[in-house]
Amino acid sequence: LPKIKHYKWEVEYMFWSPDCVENIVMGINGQFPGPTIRANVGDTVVVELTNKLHTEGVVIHWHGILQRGSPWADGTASISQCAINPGETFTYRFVVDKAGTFFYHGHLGMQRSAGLYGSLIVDPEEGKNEPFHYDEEINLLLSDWWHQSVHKQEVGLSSNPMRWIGEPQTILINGRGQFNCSIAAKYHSGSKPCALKGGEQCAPFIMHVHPNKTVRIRISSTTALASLNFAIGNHQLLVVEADGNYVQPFRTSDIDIYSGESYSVLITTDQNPSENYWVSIGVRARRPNTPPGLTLLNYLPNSPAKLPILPPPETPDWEDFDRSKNFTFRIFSTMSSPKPPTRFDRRIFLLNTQNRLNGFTKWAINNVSLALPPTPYLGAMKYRLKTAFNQNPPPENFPSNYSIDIPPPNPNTTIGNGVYRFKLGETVDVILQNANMLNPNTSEIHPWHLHGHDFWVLGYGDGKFSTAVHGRKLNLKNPPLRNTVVIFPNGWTAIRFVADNPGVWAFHCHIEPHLHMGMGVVFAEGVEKVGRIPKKALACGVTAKALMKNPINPKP
Ligand SMILES: O=C1O[C@H]([C@@H](O)CO)C(O)=C1O
Repeated sequence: LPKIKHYKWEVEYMFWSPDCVENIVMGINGQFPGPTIRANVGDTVVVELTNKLHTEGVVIHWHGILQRGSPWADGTASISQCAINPGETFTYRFVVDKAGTFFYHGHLGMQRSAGLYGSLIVDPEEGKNEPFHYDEEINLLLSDWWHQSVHKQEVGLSSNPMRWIGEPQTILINGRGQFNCSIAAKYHSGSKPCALKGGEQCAPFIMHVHPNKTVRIRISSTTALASLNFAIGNHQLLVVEADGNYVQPFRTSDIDIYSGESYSVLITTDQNPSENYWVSIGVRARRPNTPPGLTLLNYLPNSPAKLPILPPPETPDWEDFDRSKNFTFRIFSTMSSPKPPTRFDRRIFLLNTQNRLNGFTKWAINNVSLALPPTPYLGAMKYRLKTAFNQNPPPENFPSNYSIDIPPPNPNTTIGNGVYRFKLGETVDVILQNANMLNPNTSEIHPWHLHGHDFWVLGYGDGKFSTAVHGRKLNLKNPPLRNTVVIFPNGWTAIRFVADNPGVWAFHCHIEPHLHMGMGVVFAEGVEKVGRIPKKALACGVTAKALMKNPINPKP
C-alpha cells in the first residue's frame, strides 16, 4: 500500500569543511548534503520545509519528479511558487510515480551552488522488482565546490565587466572531497598526502562492497558547472538507468555525467578480492583546473587503508568530444519503454548564445535572456493576472542565416520573461541549437533540464539543424527518455515531449551560473486545469494582492 513519507526539514547556513577547508554550506537539519529521501513508487512524499536562513528566501526543486497534479510543489522560485521567507514553513507534498535515481536542490538564485542538495531515491512498488538483479547498492551524489562564497560568485556574474566564477576547487562525492592534498599522493610525486583519520567531514565516502556480488551504483550530478567522468579501476560498468528511466544495458569503461543527469551502473566485484580499487571522477568538456574526486571501492573485509596497486584511472582528455559523443550516442531505451508519438504538433527552435546587455554578459535563447518576474507564473497564469509577465510569447525560431560558427555579429540581447504556451496534450519538438560564444572559436556544452516531463532524445548532430537533412533521420524507434540532455559544442540536439502536465515548467541550462545569466525558457500548458494552489505559494507579487482582495480564494 502506498505510504506517506513525512519529513521535517530546517535549512540553514552552517560551518562545514566539505574539502578540508572550512567554509559555510547550506545544510538541512545539520547535514550536508541534505538527508536522503527514499520512497516506493506510489508513495506521497511530504516535506515540511522551514527556512532558518536569516536573510534570504528558499525553495527546493525535486529534480526528475514529474509533479503530475501538484505543479505548485515543483520548487522553482518565480515559476511554481513564491520563495519561502525566513522563519516560514512551506509544505511540499507530491507523489513519486516512477522508480529511479533522483535528487533535490535549491532553485532560487544560486543556492544549489551553495550546497543545498541531497538524494531522492524511488524504489519500485513494494513486492515489485527492478528489471535487473543486484545484491548491493551504493548511492553517489556528485557536486563541485568553490571556496569563493556564492554571494561573491553571484555579484561577479552580475557585474560589468562580468567576473566569471572559474573552475571549481574540488569535486565532492556525497559532499566530501580533498583540497590541496590527495588520497592518491603515493602514485604521483609532488602531490601532498592527506592526513585523514576517516571521521573528518572531508574524509572520502568509501564504497564498501563484498566480493563476487553485483553492485548497483547510483550516480547523480548536481554540479554547478563541471561535466564529470566516472571510472573505477579494473571494473567495467553496465549502464542500466538514466534519469529514472531504464536504458538498453551497455558496457563501458567509464561514463560521462553532466549536471542534472543521473545513472545507475552495475558492476561485478569479481576482481582480486584481497585488493581495493580506485574510483576517479574527473572534469571533462571544459579545460579542467580541478583535480579528480577520488574514493575507494573497498572489497570487504579488506581495510580501506590498503591502497590499490594501480594508480587511479585517468580521466579522458577534456576536449575529446568524439569520445563523449560516442558514450552519449550509445544510450537507448529498453524495448518496453514508452515510444514517442510519430508526429509532432509543434516544433520550436532554441538558439543558445552568449551575449551582452549594456556591457553585462548574458546567455540568451533566440536572443531573449530570461529574467524571472517577481510573481510566480503558475499563480499569475491561473488567475490571469496579465501584468505579472510579458504576455507576448518569445520567438520560436531564429534567423535561418544565423551563423553558429562565429561570434554573434550583433552581440546585444534583450531580457524577457514571456512564456511558450502549449495546448494540453500537444506533442512538442524542441531543437536545441548550440552556437559560438562571444570569443571566436569557442562553444561549450550545455546540459538542458526540463521540469514536469521526461522527453525522448531523438537525435544529435554537428553544425546547424536542417529540417530537410536531419528531420527525417530522427530516432523514433528507441530514443531514450530523459529529463536532462546535453548539447555539444556547435551542435544540435532534438527532443520530443507531450505537453500533458498542467502547470508552468522551467526548461533551462543546468549550469547554475548560466541559468543565472538568463539561459532558460518557461513552458506552460493547461494551467486552467491546475487544482487549488496552496496560498503560501501565492503570497508574493501580484498574486498576493489578489489574495488580499479575496482572501478565501482569488477569483480565476
Ligand atoms: O558564461 C561563461 O563565461 C565564461 C567565459 O565565456 C568568459 O569568461 C565561460 O566559460 C562561460 O561558460
